[in-house]
Amino acid sequence: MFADVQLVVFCIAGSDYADVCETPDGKFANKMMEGAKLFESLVSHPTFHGMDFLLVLNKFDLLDKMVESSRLANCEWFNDFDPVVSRHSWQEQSRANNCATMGQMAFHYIALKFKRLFFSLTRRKLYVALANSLDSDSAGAAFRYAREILKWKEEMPSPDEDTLNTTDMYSTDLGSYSG
Ligand SMILES: Nc1nc2c(ncn2[C@@H]2O[C@H](COP(=O)(O)OP(=O)(O)OP(=O)(O)O)[C@@H](O)[C@H]2O)c(=O)[nH]1
Repeated sequence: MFADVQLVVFCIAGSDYADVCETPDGKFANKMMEGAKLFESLVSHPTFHGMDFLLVLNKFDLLDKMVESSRLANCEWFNDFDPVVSRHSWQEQSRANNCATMGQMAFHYIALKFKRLFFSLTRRKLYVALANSLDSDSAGAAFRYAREILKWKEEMPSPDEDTLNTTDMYSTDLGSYSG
């Protein structure tokens, strides 16, 4: 049924780090952690063995706003997120100086967490894009990135494409594929 699948797109909301959901056994748990568990079970499932994955971190607009008031480190999985920030308004200052905003740093950090998890399970590279689905340009950019991945795979089947180097680990550059 999934034999012809070339790329699995897994979508998770960046804002989930500060949200809870009900688990099947009626308890409440952090939504990002539950999402990560689901991701892990899909990636580890024999059906998806050897397949490429693209993680789309959606609701980036919410993440970007929320990390100012609700610490990313409040989510257990992200408890070592500790960027050095100025006491002055970080977002305004960053945007004015063309630096990464707290939300962008949070995105890179979350992307790296998922990349490490994926690599530990598969020894392969995870592709990551961010999206704000309410903005069609941003959502379109994530899907253009998916098409690019498929094209690269067709054009450049490399014998060592399954290996992960440092550049791959950090290949979440916002400018290259997200709107
Ligand atoms: N701000 C913002 N809202 C979004 C985004 N994507 C979806 N939404 C809104 O989120 C709400 C829930 O939509 P979905 O994410 O499709 O639904 P869901 O996954 O069942 O619900 P959640 O668990 O709340 O995410 C809707 O009101 C959407 O319009 C986004 O990127 N940014």
